[in-house]
Amino acid sequence: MSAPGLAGLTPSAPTASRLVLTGVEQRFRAKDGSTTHALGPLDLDVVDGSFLAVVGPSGCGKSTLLRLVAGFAQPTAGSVEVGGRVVDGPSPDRGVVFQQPNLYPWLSVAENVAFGLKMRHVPRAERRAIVAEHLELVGLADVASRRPYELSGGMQQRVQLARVLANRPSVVLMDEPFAALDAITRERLQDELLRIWRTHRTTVVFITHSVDEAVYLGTRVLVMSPRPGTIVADEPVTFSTSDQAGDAVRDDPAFIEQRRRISAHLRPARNQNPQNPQKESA
Ligand SMILES: Nc1ncnc2c1ncn2[C@@H]1O[C@H](COP(=O)(O)OP(=O)(O)OP(=O)(O)O)[C@@H](O)[C@H]1O
Repeated sequence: MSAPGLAGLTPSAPTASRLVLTGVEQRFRAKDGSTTHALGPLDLDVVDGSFLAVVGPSGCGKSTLLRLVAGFAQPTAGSVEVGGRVVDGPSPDRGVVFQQPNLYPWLSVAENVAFGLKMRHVPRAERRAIVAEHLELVGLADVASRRPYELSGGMQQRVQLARVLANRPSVVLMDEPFAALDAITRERLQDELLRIWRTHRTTVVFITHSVDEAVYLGTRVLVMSPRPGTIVADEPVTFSTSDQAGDAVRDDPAFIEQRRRISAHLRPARNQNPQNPQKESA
């Protein structure tokens, strides 16, 4: 079931963005003393340059997993390492793209993209060059001086992506980034992300509810079980590393078959009786 992230690449030594989770578990304790076992135990090894797409039923711990890699929280058990270092807090080296763009409304598009660079005291001239490069990258050079509220949802999401990429992170963590967008905008942004990833090959961890999106974008798809989330399937995917995109991929019988197979792993969860949810551990 387990497979390397990219065909033929078996991780061995820590590299800049190799992501290693060992025995990771997350439990949340409520005020009344009850505990929610949200995640794990989970082991994962992701090689540099992977596009790891994670799917799973609602509440299975996908965002929890992402938050642990981001360093927003510490696991109850186990360890999370990026580039051979234990994650013990957030870092611009692990950029997070959320479902909602959370841009600063009082800043222009360019100032939003420059924000992290300014915080890190990147000199003004360098900052300007990096911002221009990244606005160009996401196709927003012509709206640099606008405010976020003047942009569409898809454009705002591109600004968020540019802001994260401008920090040149070794890992980009994306939590259902396109879920709030209409179908056409979503497909357009998938293709833009694919184009950027194909050029830069930054390691991406991408949470989604869409199997189609996971198979379209990923070099590896993880399927998680219902809570506590563990890995029930782990498949390499090759469509995003081909030079094809759009309908040429989605109409490919191999794509349709892989999408079907991965969806089948989710089916027992889909068929679960909602009147009988998993019991909380005491
Ligand atoms: N801070 C917290 N305190 C208590 N419980 C939490 C906390 N964060 C998450 N949980 C619980 O942990 C479980 C996993 O949540 P998580 O948000 O990671 O799931 P998910 O797979 O991302 O869900 P969805 O697909 O619906 O966004 C859920 O039962 C959730 O209620």
